[in-house]
Amino acid sequence: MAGPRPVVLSGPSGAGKSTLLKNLLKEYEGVFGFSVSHTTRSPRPGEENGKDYHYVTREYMQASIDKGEFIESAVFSGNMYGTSKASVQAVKDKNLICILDIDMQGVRAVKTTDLNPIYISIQPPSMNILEKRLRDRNTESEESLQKRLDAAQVDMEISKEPGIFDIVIVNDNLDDAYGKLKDALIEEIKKVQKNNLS
Ligand SMILES: Nc1ncnc2c1ncn2[C@@H]1O[C@H](COP(=O)(O)OP(=O)(O)OP(=O)(O)O)[C@@H](O)[C@H]1O
Ligand SMILES: Nc1nc2c(ncn2[C@@H]2O[C@H](COP(=O)(O)O)[C@@H](O)[C@H]2O)c(=O)[nH]1
Repeated sequence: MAGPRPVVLSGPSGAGKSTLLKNLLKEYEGVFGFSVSHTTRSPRPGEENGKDYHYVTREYMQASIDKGEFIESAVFSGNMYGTSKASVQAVKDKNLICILDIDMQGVRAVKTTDLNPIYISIQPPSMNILEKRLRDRNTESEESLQKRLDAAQVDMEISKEPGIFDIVIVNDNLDDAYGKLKDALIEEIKKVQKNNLS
């Protein structure tokens, strides 16, 4: 069988992408695999190297990009992030649906490749709610928080442009948003489940 289509989850920092994708990975074990990005930011409490991100230095990351090892990379809130070819290939090799959690720069870059993912934007109900969620998460310095909110404003505008995303999900009530995400992916999920049984 041709491998399942990957899924790009994008949207403002704090919109709930990681929360939703963790739910998917838990409910559909053996169906989805996470493309572990590289980043130069420091790990947050509870994050694991190799699971949440590959935490690397700027020098290492730049050298890897220069060697052509990345599908896309971006600078977000002062740190480098990128999707390596190896991270996506590792998920594809297992015939799982590969999920990429990437920012808008990454979305634009992936659109120039032959990855052909389903593009999903996760949006917050409002800027005020987004700011509250980010503050309550307690992971950002004031400077980082402001950079993320500035980027969010741009992201929320771009997500309204037709043709960029296949579906835009507003993450107000978490269960409702998760239901919509599953609905959007059900065809691909069924294909992988069928393949797992055969
Ligand atoms: N529907 C929701 N209602 C209330 N809180 C939520 C909801 N969805 C997510 N959250 C909370 O909002 C915070 C931000 O969510 P999350 O970390 O999943 O965002 P994110 O989009 O992955 O952010 P980043 O891009 O910075 O990684 C978390 O503390 C999470 O528990
Ligand atoms: N272009 C890319 N963006 C990425 C990648 N991995 C994560 N991200 C995005 O960065 C921000 C911030 O993430 P955080 O974990 O520091 O809160 C968020 O919007 C992610 O979607 C990547 O490989 N490429």
